[in-house]
Amino acid sequence: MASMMAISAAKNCGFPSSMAIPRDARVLSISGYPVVSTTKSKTTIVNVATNRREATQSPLQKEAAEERKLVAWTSVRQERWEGELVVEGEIPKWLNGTYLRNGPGLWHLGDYDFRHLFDGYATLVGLHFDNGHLTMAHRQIESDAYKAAKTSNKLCYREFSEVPKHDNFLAYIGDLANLFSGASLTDNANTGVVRLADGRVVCLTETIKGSIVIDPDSLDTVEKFEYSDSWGGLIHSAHPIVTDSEFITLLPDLLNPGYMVARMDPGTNERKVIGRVDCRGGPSPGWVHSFPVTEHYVIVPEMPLRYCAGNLLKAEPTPLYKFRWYPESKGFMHVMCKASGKIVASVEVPLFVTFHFINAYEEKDEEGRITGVVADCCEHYADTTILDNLRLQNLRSWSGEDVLPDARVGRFRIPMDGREKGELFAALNPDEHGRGMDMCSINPNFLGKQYRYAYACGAQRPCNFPNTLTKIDLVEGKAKNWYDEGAVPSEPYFVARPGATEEDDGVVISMISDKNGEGYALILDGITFEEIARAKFPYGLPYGLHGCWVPKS
Ligand SMILES: CC(=O)/C=C/C=C(C)/C=C/C1=C(C)CCCC1(C)C
Ligand SMILES: CC(/C=C/C=O)=C\C=C\C=O
Ligand SMILES: [Fe+2]
Repeated sequence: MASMMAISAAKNCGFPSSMAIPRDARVLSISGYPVVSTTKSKTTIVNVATNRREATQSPLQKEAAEERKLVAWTSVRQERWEGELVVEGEIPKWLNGTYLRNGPGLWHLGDYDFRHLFDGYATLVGLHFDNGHLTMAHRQIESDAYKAAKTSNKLCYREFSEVPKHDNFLAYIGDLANLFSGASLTDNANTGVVRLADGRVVCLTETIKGSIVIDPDSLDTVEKFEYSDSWGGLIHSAHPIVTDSEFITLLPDLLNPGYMVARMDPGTNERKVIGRVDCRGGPSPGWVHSFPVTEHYVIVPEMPLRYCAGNLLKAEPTPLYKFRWYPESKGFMHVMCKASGKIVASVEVPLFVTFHFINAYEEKDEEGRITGVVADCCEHYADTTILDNLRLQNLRSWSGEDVLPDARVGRFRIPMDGREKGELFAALNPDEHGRGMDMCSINPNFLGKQYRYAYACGAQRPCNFPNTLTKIDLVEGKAKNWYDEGAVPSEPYFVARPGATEEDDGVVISMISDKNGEGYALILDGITFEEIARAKFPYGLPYGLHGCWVPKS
């Protein structure tokens, strides 16, 4: 199994929420409740499934779910929509461009409900800012996995937790072969979206084949992003580092446990290897959803939550999905020089669980010599429970109990003086952000540099999911929280004001699913963290994960 996964090491607001169904609407077979979509070019009805989960709910849970109209965890009701939004407040005139947000927004096929948040078919949302005006559009990404599901009304590719069902043993064997070749893996690019330095916009997930170029203006799916090199491999970090000068990606090597770090120059599709680091623990590499960089180094985390061949082969999801917790294998942080590919430090660190690194930077002594690296992440106290919390049933059936596991700004301090161990501690009192914390962004101009502010989702408890927007001040050790009771905000995304000299001079954009089943775009001032504008969507949208900013050209 490892060999098949191995990389070759050598080798509209104001829109009525009851929009009428146009006469020429087209029914799709993918889904159960009738919904409609109208754009200049196309109109679609989608039937969305009845929810099997109801059968497993207690009367109390059912009541709570019925009372709650939140649509964050409900499939997007239309395939696409676009229109201008009515803005309350004032959008700064300097904010010109498009905020794109990607995420898994369609979680069922016919009457079959997907189980995990990460399984959903990708829904792309665009907020086009133009001189104080705001237009919103959303549409599904036309991945092969999504198109095949629409055509056949069944799951055809392996998603995060879902595996296609087999009619017979032969079909099962065939699917295993397809797993080895990567053919059965999904290309459902539902995790993030990045703008490359050459202007191309790519939606991503953890499978390499799930890299899809989209048009940021129309949100059309353009083509697959095909790498022209011969590195192969099936999986990579969902969060490459993308700046105006670099694209750095991390490929776990499951055959020969380790990670390959590669760079791709703007205008090319060719990854060139920077270096490789061998794992120090475990039978397999740790899950690398994201990784940080400093000015000179790439930091490779080796998390004790590791890819697991056995779980990959299972038809039914395991408690940790394709992963396994190996506390005895320990956790490590490796520091690779960007220029030489050499490992300049590799230290054991306390056990940790993280999806998202926030930032990293180099620490220097009085003579300017680099003495170590600081790497910050949203850390879940080495507790893998968060993965289970993100099951749709858990998200949908919240009974009011405080079930969100604690998380903190986990700060790694990695010495570069030969010491063998690194530290991990909370960079600020977790009570500042309600002990919940994930989905972070920073001022991109501070990537890899010493920084002061991070923006993330925190918690106002009780809750089952991060429900605040939080501005974190790592110097003062303080956080400021935005909260709308019963609402779920998506990742706060910072856009710097052109010409700004202060780190927090800009705006923070988020999309909110509120308790009435509605939704809106929210713009907060980066410095005061007060609301400066909001714009209601025609209907609430499902939760989304990560976004990017495409400046107006
Ligand atoms: C949405 C998100 O954050 C993560 C999505 C991760 C996915 C789709 C992972 C898929 C995988 C497979 C389909 C098989 C191989 C392992 C793994 C990369 C977890
Ligand atoms: C939404 C999430 C974690 C929330 C925990 O508090 C993680 C998303 C991971 C993928 O992008
Ligand atoms: Fe992520």
